[in-house]
Amino acid sequence: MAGLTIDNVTKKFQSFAALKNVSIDVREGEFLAVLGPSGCGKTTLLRIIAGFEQVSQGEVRIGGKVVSSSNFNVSPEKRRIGIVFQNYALWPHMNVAENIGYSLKVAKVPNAEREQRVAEALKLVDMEGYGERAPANLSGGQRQRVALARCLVATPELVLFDEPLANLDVHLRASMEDEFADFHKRSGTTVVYITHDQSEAMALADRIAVMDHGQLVQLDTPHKLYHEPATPMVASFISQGIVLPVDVLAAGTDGTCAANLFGQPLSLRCRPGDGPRAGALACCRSEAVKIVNTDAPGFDGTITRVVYQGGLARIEFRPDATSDRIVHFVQPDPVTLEVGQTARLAFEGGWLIPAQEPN
Ligand SMILES: Nc1ncnc2c1ncn2[C@@H]1O[C@H](COP(=O)(O)OP(=O)(O)OP(=O)(O)O)[C@@H](O)[C@H]1O
Repeated sequence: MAGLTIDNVTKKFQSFAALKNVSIDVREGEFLAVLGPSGCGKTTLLRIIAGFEQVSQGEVRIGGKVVSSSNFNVSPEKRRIGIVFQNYALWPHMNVAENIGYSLKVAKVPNAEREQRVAEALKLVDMEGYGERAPANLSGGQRQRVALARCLVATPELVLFDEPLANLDVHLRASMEDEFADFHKRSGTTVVYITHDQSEAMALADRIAVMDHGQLVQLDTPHKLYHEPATPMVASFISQGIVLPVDVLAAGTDGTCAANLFGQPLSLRCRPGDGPRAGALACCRSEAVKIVNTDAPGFDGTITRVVYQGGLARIEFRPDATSDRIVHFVQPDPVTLEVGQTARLAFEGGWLIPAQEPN
């Protein structure tokens, strides 16, 4: 097991920079998720860590040793990295134990040691007793676990997961999330987990690196990303935060500031030192929305959409003060709100998104 350092890495394909000055330190034994929308550079980063691509600038270090720089690249097979792909191709003509032990056989590891290591890997993924089974007689989740065992048998220093749950149905995804979390607890392996699914990243990772357009936009714990997004992109990407314009009137000394949101006076949490400014942005959460009487502080608008989701409805509301922002919240059963109805809403709090530094 080893830590991983991505040090100021840029990757260019001709003149196009797929990664721009990305720096991430993954601690030994840490579970790090790399999260971002399609095209943000996740796969490029994974391919660089694995050794399939070389960096254009910067350095990648595994366990303190340089494995990639602009003039040096350790090949994938020499990196002791395990990879679990989305398409967990197992060899159909080999049973589970043979699939897992294949790389050891190729490396001429003696039979007794091979059997022992295969048994240990099966135990690590909770599949003891399945060694004789053919892959065709396994469920999708079990096949994915065999693929994981096959990568673990080589005792990698680092395990990379490339969207491993993307092909599985919703129920299986949830149970595999638990499996991966258990596996990580049992093995203590350093994990880098690539995904575009934020709930998967939140459920599994110690920290999440959020990427956008080839740049690292925030690297934080799931809790911090949710409560203190650093940019409007992170705010709206993580749990569909509602990003709204605010004027910051005064900064307090207690990590809050007084703001005005569509005419509603509102106290926002903020970074220390974040000062008064017009045209700022706040991230508000749907849980903090309440419907208030028309004589209470708040802002007026119209309900534009009601989507019943069983036990509750997702309500979309357009404030009168804006034509391009939607506020969404949930009304539990009995759902009484209707499209076209006017209402006054108020937020109970929110987070002031820090002023963006120019690139
Ligand atoms: N070999 C290549 N040559 C040119 N451009 C590339 C190459 N590989 C990736 N890119 C570009 O780099 C950008 C990042 O691609 P990448 O595959 O890393 O994104 P991603 O976040 O993994 O996306 P997805 O979630 O859709 O897989 C994209 O604009 C892509 O077109």
